[in-house]
Amino acid sequence: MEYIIGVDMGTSSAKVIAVRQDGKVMANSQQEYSISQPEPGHSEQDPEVILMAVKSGIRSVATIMKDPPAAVSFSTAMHSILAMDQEGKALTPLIIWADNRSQPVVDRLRNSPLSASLHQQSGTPVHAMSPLCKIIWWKEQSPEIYNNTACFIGIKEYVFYHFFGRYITDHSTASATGLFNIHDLTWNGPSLEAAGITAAQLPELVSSNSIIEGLLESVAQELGIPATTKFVAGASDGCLAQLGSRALEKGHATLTIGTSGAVRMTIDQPLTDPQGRLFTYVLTPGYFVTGGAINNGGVVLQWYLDSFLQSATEKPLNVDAGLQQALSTAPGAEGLLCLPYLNGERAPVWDGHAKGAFIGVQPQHTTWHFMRALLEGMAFGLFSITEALEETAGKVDKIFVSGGFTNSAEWVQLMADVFQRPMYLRNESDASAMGAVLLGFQTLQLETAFTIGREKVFTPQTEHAEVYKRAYTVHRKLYSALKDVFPLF
Ligand SMILES: O=C(O)[C@H](O)[C@@H](O)[C@H](O)[C@H](O)CO
Repeated sequence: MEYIIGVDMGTSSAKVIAVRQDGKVMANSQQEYSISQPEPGHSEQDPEVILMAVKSGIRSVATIMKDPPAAVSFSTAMHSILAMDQEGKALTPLIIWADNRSQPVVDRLRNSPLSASLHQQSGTPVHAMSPLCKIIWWKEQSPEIYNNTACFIGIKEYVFYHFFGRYITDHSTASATGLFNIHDLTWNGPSLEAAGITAAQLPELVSSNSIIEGLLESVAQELGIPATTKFVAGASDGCLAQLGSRALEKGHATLTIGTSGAVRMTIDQPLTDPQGRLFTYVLTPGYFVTGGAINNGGVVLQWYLDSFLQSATEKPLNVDAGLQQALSTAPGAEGLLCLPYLNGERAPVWDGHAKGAFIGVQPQHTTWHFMRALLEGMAFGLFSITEALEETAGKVDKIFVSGGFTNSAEWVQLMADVFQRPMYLRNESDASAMGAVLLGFQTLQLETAFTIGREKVFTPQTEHAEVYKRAYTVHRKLYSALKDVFPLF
């Protein structure tokens, strides 16, 4: 029986799985890496560290499997960018989606009529996450980098460059750069013009289901697989979570919380939100994914645990224990509300100036109420994205949850209660890596007999509906009330 290696280069770790045609996960590996924030608003990673993590993940999985894989297929975090010089050397660190340095560019673009047309053409909202805005920022702030760049690439293209000696990207990853036209599947003229670059400074485009061959012999040895191994170009993590959760049907949405978070739905046309609240990315030929992502997912929970709870308990706090304790406080956190916008926010507000805020603090509130308010604030953001999604792309019938937050049943239950809708959890280790594997099998036209494992349903507790409805209404008003204040900080 054949198997495929799925690689998911996430923001916090590289997850690698080996999955057989019968759907059985035979081996897996997870290698973590860090994000550095050398200055407020900057979020960077070392591409070399990620490359090493990917290589060692593939190697450890291939070693367990012994026989060579039918293919290796890739998922990647979106919107990362780095500048490469003529010699193929990186001129910059990897600037990731969470980086807000290009906010001045965004402020200017969003006030111009170009913003709406760029969003409509590229599917990517004009926001600091977008590589388009980051390139314009380099052009204005770091001409020595901008003028010496032979090619602008993201992390997946960096890894492929080291594997194949070529700059290649897939339509899905390209569609999250703000530089790609999701209607005619080419680099987008008006975006290139805005960035002052040509298509020759961007990677070669291939569809997500293309096979890439020509693995360099030296890399093949490092990975412990034959140089003749086929590679499937793959897609971005958000889009592949859709495939990995088997949520391709109309009305089936996915809700993920990992480092960031998102709600998305698959559509069969490149439909964009006229109000600019949602993204539209390419998945595979004929499939698009629309939705909205939050910056402040697991990363803010981690911040809270590290900053307030570890020192309080003087020993590393077990996340599950913390979650249980926080979620044993009353729904609505006894009137405490939180805008968890520590890292600026993407959907639904698309505001790089946004900051975190706790409002309604009263003497009865403990650290656990603050933690609960933070989790509820995150859920309200995702709920509001779902409302926008229903207005733009049609009714959401079923929501499948994925990502690290599904390790906590209490957290998923909170989501069901805030949404007052059932949440469906399919027994999947990593939806994006699994999506890469499924795409791999489809591309090689190898038959699969994947059964959808046990599906767990989290049913909303209707007795909490009223308190969340009231808190959500206030939450919406809070952002409107504070948005003019945030840029003053
Ligand atoms: O759909 C999604 O998940 C988002 O749109 C992405 O922007 C992710 O946040 C990013 O790829 C990091 O994983």
